[in-house]
Amino acid sequence: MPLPKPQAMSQPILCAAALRDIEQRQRQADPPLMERAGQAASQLALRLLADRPRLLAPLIIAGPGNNGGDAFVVARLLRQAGFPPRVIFVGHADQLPGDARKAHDQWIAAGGTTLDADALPTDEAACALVIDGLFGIGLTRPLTDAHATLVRRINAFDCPILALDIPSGLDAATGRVLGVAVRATHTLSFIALKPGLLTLDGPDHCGEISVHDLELGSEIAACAAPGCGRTVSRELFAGALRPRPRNSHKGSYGSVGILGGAAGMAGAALLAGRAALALGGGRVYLGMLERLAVDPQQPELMLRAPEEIFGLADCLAIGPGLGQSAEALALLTRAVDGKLPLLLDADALNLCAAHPDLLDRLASRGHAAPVVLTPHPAEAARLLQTDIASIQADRLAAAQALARRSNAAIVLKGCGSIIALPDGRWYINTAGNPGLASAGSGDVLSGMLIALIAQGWPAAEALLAAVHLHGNAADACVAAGSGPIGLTASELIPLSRSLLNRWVIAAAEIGMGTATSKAAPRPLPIR
Ligand SMILES: NC(=O)C1=CN([C@@H]2O[C@H](COP(=O)(O)OP(=O)(O)OC[C@H]3O[C@@H](n4cnc5c(N)ncnc54)[C@H](O)[C@@H]3O)[C@@H](O)[C@H]2O)[C@H](O)CC1
Ligand SMILES: [K+]
Repeated sequence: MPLPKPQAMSQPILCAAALRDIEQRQRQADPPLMERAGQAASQLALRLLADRPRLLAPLIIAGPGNNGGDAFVVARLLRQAGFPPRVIFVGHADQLPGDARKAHDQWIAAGGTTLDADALPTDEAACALVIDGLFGIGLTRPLTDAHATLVRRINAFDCPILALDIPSGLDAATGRVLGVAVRATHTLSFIALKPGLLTLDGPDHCGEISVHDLELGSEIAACAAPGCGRTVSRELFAGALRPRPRNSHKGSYGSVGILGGAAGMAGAALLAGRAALALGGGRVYLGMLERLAVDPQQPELMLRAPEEIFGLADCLAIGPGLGQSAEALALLTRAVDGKLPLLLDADALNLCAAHPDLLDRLASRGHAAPVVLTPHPAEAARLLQTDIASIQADRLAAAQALARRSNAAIVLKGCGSIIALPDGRWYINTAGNPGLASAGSGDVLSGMLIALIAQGWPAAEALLAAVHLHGNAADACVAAGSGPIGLTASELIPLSRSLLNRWVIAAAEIGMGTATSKAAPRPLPIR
């Protein structure tokens, strides 16, 4: 299973409207954007061809729009470089948009020819590289049968596949597969990343993603939310990655309260508690609905009756194994109506969905204290009174809608977890793998997240860091050959702790987190 390349720096993600806006403003660019895109793609294609048998020719698929135009530019440049490709053109020259028609004509003028889809090689090992220029961000509906058949045959080829801008068949906005999509080994995204490359089915179809900004860095930087998001990486929370002052005590790092652990679900609360300890919570109290004296494997956890937690903790995570009993609802109501920083997960979210007035009261809390929700798609569907299919049909829109509805910081978990904030900012986490789809993984994330909040991290930074740590810990397991199959939630805890410590040390070494930065963990009131 190829791991996503760790994001060294956070990268912009643009929605189609922002991309179209930039393209419109750049109509007169010289050289034109399409030529730049073709140049970048042909450079990458030549690098891929260098490892392939010289006698095999590259195969280019050119579609009916500007993605096809990119493909014609690549064809011309590969021919110039001594790698003349075969071009399958699935369109009509006289219906090509302006730039694409020009690229097509330049290809023909250079001595190029085009074949139709029937001429696709039958021998699936017959080409050095497939370059997919069938559809880009203009795909608006499921592929027609003819196009779908072409894509399925391309997917059967035994060679690398380079997707231009986005694998054809993938919805650039959502990551949905519209019928069938190219399973690329490499994707070169032009101008910026698109949400659909990074969430839902995008990661399973893109292979290794690279981006070429077509020399438009300032245009991209000028894009504002909600049309522009970012991938999650450490510099987004660098200000909080600070070494601990020597003169400190456990009260300096907060008192976490976790409410949950109903009968048969004690493990969820224990996992959250252990994760909260591992990620630095000064004291961790578990308010267990199922009375338990001690966690023998983690005696540092202080187990209490749930109602005691409100007088002991200065931040609350409610949900891990909570259940939906009357007692659970009473605890949730008290937490929502209180003033403490709050994390809602699992059944706390389901109870809010069943009692919309609670969600209203949560939303009216304002931002004096951090509030974070950590739904998976089913919980998000209940909260938004819709179904899972609608959530997954546009995960970004769903996460943004929930951030507005709850007035809280949201992570919509899943492949390409999406973080959405009430002020419109949004992020997609590219770390993580199917190993996270295991029981207790969400409880561990909740414990990690509330631990950072307990240490004074603002909600957004805490959420970005916890999700990124969680994903990177799972990726570390895969890199070590102990995942994704059989990865257990418990294994994430020590790995997340060591990653956080490494990140803090690295930040200190390069001076990223200085004592004066805004998110300095202020000493919390000593209980
Ligand atoms: N415009 C620019 O300056 C640049 C564009 N780049 C590339 O252009 C594509 C986007 O091109 P666009 O023409 O908008 O659409 P596509 O080529 O993605 O799609 C072609 C065309 O197909 C029609 N269509 C949509 N869905 C279907 C379907 N299911 N079946 C058949 N036909 C369909 C629709 O009319 C589309 O217009 C972008 O991705 C880049 O690759 C350059 O890279 C940068 C400059
Ligand atoms: K494409």
